[in-house]
Amino acid sequence: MTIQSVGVIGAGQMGNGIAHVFALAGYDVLLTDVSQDALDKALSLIDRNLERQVSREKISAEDKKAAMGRISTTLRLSDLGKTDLVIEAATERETVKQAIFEDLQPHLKPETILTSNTSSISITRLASRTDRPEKFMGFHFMNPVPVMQLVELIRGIATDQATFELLHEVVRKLGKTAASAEDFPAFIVNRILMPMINEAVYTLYEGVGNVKSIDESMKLGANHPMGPLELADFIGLDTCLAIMNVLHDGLADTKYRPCPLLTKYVEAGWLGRKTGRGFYDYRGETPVPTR
Ligand SMILES: CC(=O)CC(=O)SCCNC(=O)CCNC(=O)[C@H](O)C(C)(C)COP(=O)(O)OP(=O)(O)OC[C@H]1O[C@@H](n2cnc3c(N)ncnc32)[C@H](O)[C@@H]1OP(=O)(O)O
Ligand SMILES: NC(=O)C1=CN([C@@H]2O[C@H](COP(=O)(O)OP(=O)(O)OC[C@H]3O[C@@H](n4cnc5c(N)ncnc54)[C@H](OP(=O)(O)O)[C@@H]3O)[C@@H](O)[C@H]2O)C=CC1
Repeated sequence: MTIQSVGVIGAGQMGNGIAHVFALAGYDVLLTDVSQDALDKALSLIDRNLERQVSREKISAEDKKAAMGRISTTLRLSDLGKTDLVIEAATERETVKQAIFEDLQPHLKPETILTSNTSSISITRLASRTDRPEKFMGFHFMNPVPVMQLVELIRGIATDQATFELLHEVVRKLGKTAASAEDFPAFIVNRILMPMINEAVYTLYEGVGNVKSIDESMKLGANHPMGPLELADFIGLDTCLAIMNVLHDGLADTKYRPCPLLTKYVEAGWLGRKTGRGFYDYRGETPVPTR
């Protein structure tokens, strides 16, 4: 089987990045979300990010035009049933993802491959609720998708070898590098990265440092491209908290206890860049620390 058409569910920061790289690599992309506003914003963001690549001479103006021409949007999830590969990139909540796969299932071609871009949730569990666990995989892109080289490939217990090899080939066609991870909570990248971010929030909570000193310490002292709190805002604090909860519940170890301060920011709706405020306030000219 060859993949030509790709359905992307969720037009947030990951969904738009995934649509961007697939369209640029020559795939036909159908993007869906629950709101037209999210779809419109995603298209204008993809346009802007492609334009940035044109201005840096990474791609030509023709490449950009062709990529934009390969992306269509729809509010009807059922329209994705005709695509060869579905990538679910909706909110990091298991009930949301399960409902999406349940609603999509009656409209799917028998050969369609199902994947989830989940950061942490069990692939085996998500797959077991579908009619094709052998054609279901974790397909974990990193943020920002057009820039980051890695894609984690996670097999559920039932995933077959043909599906694994097919997705490996897709990653290669995108010009990215695949890493295989076993299906345990948060896989590899977030098993290591998220406890570090959570520890940075504890460092803030306990007053060891403020937002600026914690981020500067890790940028200048450990050569991280972004400080951990800046990175948390970039990922989304709701997503960070959801991943910590999956680690805490799934591994039953108190070392993964989400910091109460992280919970408080999420409860306030201060989710980071996407809502204009998190550990930094992004509503002015330059980001201002909130602590
Ligand atoms: C939560 C999960 O489940 C998993 C995850 O994704 S964890 C998060 C993983 N991501 C990270 O850790 C990101 C860490 N941060 C970084 O690597 C860098 O800060 C960054 C790449 C995001 C920005 O780098 P920077 O040097 O500050 O910015 P800038 O010089 O403007 O951009 C660097 C390049 O990225 C491109 N870029 C930046 N943001 C982009 C975007 N959203 N879309 C497209 N291109 C983008 C720029 O065009 C530029 O490209 P060239 O080098 O080809 O010219
Ligand atoms: N942020 C990151 O750095 C990374 C995130 N991921 C994973 O990618 C997924 C998406 O994350 P991200 O893009 O950051 O999240 P965002 O919050 O930016 O986007 C999620 C989008 O999905 C939409 N959505 C919610 N429910 C549905 C539904 N039933 N059908 C269609 N769309 C829906 C949301 O709409 P609305 O806002 O209206 O609810 C929103 O537009 C998550 O699983 C996350 O863990 C993976 C790698 C990195």
